[in-house]
Amino acid sequence: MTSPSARSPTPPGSTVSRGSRRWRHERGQGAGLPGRLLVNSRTAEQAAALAADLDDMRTALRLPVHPLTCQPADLMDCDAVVIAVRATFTNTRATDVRMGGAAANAPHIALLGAVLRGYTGTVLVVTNPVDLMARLFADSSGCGRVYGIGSNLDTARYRTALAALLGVPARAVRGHVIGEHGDGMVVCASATTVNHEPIAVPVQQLRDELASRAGRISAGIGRTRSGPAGAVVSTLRLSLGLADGVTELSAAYRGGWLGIPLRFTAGRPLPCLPSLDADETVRFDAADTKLRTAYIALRPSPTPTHR
Ligand SMILES: NC(=O)c1ccc[n+]([C@@H]2O[C@H](COP(=O)([O-])OP(=O)(O)OC[C@H]3O[C@@H](n4cnc5c(N)ncnc54)[C@H](O)[C@@H]3O)[C@@H](O)[C@H]2O)c1
Repeated sequence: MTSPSARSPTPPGSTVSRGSRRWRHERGQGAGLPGRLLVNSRTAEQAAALAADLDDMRTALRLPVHPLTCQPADLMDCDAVVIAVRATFTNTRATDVRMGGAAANAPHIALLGAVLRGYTGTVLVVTNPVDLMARLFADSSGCGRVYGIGSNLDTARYRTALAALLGVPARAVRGHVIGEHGDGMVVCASATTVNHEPIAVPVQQLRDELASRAGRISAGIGRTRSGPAGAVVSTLRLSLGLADGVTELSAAYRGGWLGIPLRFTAGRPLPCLPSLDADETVRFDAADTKLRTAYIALRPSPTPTHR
């Protein structure tokens, strides 16, 4: 796992990240970057390799961030921890693909939660199925500021795809994708606007694009990397109070846990769901029920040992 404190892309294959509490707020190349980026992975060799690769980027870009390897317990005094572990398993699913990692990843997430029990900073969970893993980490750690990355990436892809269909810049599109980061995603088409005007969204076409995009990227380059890294960095900015704004994250909501828009003001989040039409409401409730049921069924096997 790895731990950058914020504003630095999560390296592929890293687990947790956090950094020092000294942040650069001035303008320029180092603005908003932490002084340290702690990296942990399954093995010391992997962590060292990730840190060395990041160190090369630091030198090339003349950045102030010092990547260092660490043990999971060293993350306790970081501002933010990013968890992107992936257990070794073969995913044979053709549908509900992200759910395929639940049983394999859960023990690792639960162990990290136990190690980081009492941690008071921000935790971003990337590991899939992210809605379940974020909730599991929150429950096993007791941490109060745990967010799952995924619906904001879905939303970015939605805006990109709709903008391309309409021939407008992505910044003209406002809308959300919420619910599950997976097959139970909810495209909030009825509240979507383009240049501040409501629009008739070809919903099924957009759903198909969102459902297939990650698979196409993975088929081409093995992993999705830059999109998730961007979603992590933008969330760190908001959750650490370095910027205010709205993003879609997996979070506790009405006794469940799923993707919702959160408005961050000085690092404090408030849910801000858009109005949903009847079909969207049915889909949102179905995603909520699905995730609650799956979470109850999740029985982490005995925890593995970190090396
Ligand atoms: N939420 C999202 O939007 C999103 C996007 C992309 C990937 N993901 C998920 O993120 C996870 C990681 O994806 P990836 O492509 O980086 O996988 P990867 O296999 O490239 O990297 C996973 C890393 O985790 C490490 N690891 C495994 N167990 C560990 C442990 N107990 N402690 C520390 N490190 C450990 C591995 O050594 C490996 O380096 C997967 O579950 C993937 O599905 C989520």
